[in-house]
Amino acid sequence: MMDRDEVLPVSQWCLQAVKKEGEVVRQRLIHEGVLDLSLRVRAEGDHLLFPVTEPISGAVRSEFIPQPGHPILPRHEQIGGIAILQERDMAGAATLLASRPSLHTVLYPVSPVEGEYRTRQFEVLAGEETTRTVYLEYGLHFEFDLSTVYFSARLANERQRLLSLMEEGEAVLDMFAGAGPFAITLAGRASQVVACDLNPAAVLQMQVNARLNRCRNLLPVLADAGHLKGIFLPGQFDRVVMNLPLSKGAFVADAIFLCRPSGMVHLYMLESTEGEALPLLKDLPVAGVRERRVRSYSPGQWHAVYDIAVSGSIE
Ligand SMILES: C[S@@+](CC[C@H](N)C(=O)[O-])C[C@H]1O[C@@H](n2cnc3c(N)ncnc32)[C@H](O)[C@@H]1O
Repeated sequence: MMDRDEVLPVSQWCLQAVKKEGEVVRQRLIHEGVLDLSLRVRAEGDHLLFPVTEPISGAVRSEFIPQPGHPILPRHEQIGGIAILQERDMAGAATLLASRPSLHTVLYPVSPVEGEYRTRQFEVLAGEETTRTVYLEYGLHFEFDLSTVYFSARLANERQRLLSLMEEGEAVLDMFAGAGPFAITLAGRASQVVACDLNPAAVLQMQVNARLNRCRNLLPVLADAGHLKGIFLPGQFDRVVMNLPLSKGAFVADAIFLCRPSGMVHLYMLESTEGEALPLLKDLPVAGVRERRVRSYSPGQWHAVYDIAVSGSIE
């Protein structure tokens, strides 16, 4: 249980603004209902950092001190109207709910992320008895039932990074698409996105999310990614996204088979040593690999992404 007298910095999304535009930005964030009033705005050089409750356009993560006089809130991750606590803190959950008008529910995970579908089970600590919420990310709306599909808001910047690498009109394959956050983000610049998942609830939510965002170039596919080679043509895609970190790179040869020469595969891995994926690529047609850490996962373990430039085809 947290010591309530201890003032710890809190990790939160934030928007940077040059100081002379600070008041205009603050008013806009209040008007949009996303300014996190529980945390203190921070100055950094010529900029102000405004803590916000959702990864709105341009948001990055940073550390903030709670507002003096504001109740100290328990550590949590916010996804739309739901906060997920790291500890089973009933009093903290009630305080959090009372101090954040945008929240309707506070949850505590009673299982780890588990199983083929990578889902978690939750206990409702405060608020409405639901695990369903609508979440805003960089102007896109997503609906999730967090107990039936995987979702992590912490990959918001990663989705924007992939979008920034894309050329207009690419054909994209998301092999492990969940409820579609990567697929629908990348659809903004793609000609077509094929988005595969073997969890029927995820594919249904992906369809809802495609409609919510008027996304007409997304093809949801309920399938095991291992079958995609038999459905699509070799080299059919310009870019392939593989966000199933625990699979340890299984399916990477299939991804390269489906990606055109000089296309790009983005392989996400959970690892504890740099370069863990490199042996998998040894005999595959790869022109170059760039590895970067996306976020830490647990002490000594992190999520890494390998941007793999494909150099030829696999017969
Ligand atoms: C870590 S989640 C990522 C979901 C989504 N890309 C996101 O970022 O929110 C991995 C997803 O892969 C799906 N999955 C697991 N094994 C699969 C397989 N063999 N074929 C297709 N999908 C699979 C799970 O159901 C889950 O939705």
